[in-house]
Amino acid sequence: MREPITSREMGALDLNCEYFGLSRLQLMENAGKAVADEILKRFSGGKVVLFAGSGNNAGDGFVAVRFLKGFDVDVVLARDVKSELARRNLDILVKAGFSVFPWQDYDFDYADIVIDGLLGTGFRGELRRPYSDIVRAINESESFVVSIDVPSGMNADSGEYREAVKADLTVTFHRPKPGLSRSPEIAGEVVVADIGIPEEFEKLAGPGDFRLAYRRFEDGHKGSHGKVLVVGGYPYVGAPFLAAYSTYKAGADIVTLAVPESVYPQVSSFSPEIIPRKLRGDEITEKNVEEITELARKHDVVVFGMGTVDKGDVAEEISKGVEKIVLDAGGLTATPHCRSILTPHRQEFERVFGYEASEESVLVAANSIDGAVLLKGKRDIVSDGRRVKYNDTGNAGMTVGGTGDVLAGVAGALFAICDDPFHAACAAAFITGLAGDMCLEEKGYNFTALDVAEKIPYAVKKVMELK
Ligand SMILES: NC(=O)C1=CN([C@@H]2O[C@H](COP(=O)(O)OP(=O)(O)OC[C@H]3O[C@@H](n4cnc5c(N)ncnc54)[C@H](O)[C@@H]3O)[C@@H](O)[C@H]2O)[C@H](O)CC1
Ligand SMILES: [K+]
Repeated sequence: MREPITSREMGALDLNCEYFGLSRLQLMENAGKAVADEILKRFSGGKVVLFAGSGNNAGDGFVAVRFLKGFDVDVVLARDVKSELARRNLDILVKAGFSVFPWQDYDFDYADIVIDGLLGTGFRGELRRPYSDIVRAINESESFVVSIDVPSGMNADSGEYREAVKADLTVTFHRPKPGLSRSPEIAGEVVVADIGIPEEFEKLAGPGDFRLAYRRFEDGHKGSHGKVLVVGGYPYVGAPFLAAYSTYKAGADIVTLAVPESVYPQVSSFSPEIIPRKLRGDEITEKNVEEITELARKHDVVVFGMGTVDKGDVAEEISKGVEKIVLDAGGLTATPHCRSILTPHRQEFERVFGYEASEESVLVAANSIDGAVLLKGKRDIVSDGRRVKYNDTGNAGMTVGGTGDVLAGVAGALFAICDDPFHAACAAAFITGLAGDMCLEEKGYNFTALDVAEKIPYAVKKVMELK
């Protein structure tokens, strides 16, 4: 059976499909048809009762019964249908003269087949009435029970349930949900239906990947959206500033920029939002490790290396004393001792890892660290040694100097609030490229790295508003 996929990752894939042109309505149509096909393989007619909830799980059910020609179908609604796609498919049934009943008016006495379209991956918490009454009625019936995606009442990921539909057959979509193999006693026979999502779409970073990593708390207190320490700055000062500035634009609450005292005067005047910190000495050396590690204690993640050359040894020492680190430029030669994201471009990758950059070699390289490698390029390649994703946002205008610093800063901001380096790296690649595409649209090819950083909030807003 195919590799399982969690509800959150399936939701991200759904959003990506929509973004890549394959609508949720098409997916719902394919899902519903797949359920009907499995029923038609087993039955040529009879009494069918569809119990429908309020979301897209119900929507799949409304599609399914449309394909059960010659069956005697009753549609029973547990609650008002909230999902717009499901509502659209219910309206089709009503127009086509299907019998639709609210649960409280329905006298359920017999069905050859029950279709369980109550709850799918949107189930949270406990079953509330009338769902618990309906689940009990289904389980007490002698019907053949077909659950859509997951048996209602079961947590799709953990498989946990208090009370749940006991299905004879579960038709799930694209990939099995992890919970199904954990509670086989209620899943019954599991069929994984293809609903037309191209394999390639699973390997393409999209807005869903950004939303796996990014979140905003309404009642957030200062710092809950990430505290990032950016360290770099000799001999090039602009690079660490750009990284720090981008960290801030990508949503971090607290951004501290630590640079050697030799370049501190320029940095401390750059921008009021960024807290400047002076490191002893003209350039960063092992002597600074202790003060950097000390500073890092007050932050969620360190972004190290921008504007430095060959500081892998220092980065390595720092990584022994921190939780999470993003390594770029002079930090890339380090073997990190903590969870990390490395952001090399092709030449840096080949110098640091010693082999030709490709999907396989990025995967191998990522296997050697506890984290993710983000190989920047026309098509970025991200891997954590197990998973691989490409990112196609961005354009030729992004070869301008400094966009790598912007990406490192954005990766830091996301890694500060998302513990999965792979998700954080995919999100950073996607949103930074999208910001670059917005710059291209507005300014043509002559935009700068600072323009890209300025566009990050707009790209985030665009992605967070996608439905
Ligand atoms: N790519 C895919 O996997 C596809 C999945 N499809 C189907 O969509 C559902 C998920 O739909 P969603 O609208 O997110 O949620 P549900 O339908 O599972 O839940 C509906 C609704 O129920 C409410 N709710 C949550 N918890 C409870 C509770 N404890 N008691 C009562 N009500 C509850 C909440 O408001 C939810 O929004 C997936 O399973 C698939 O069947 C697509 O249709 C096809 C592609
Ligand atoms: K279900």
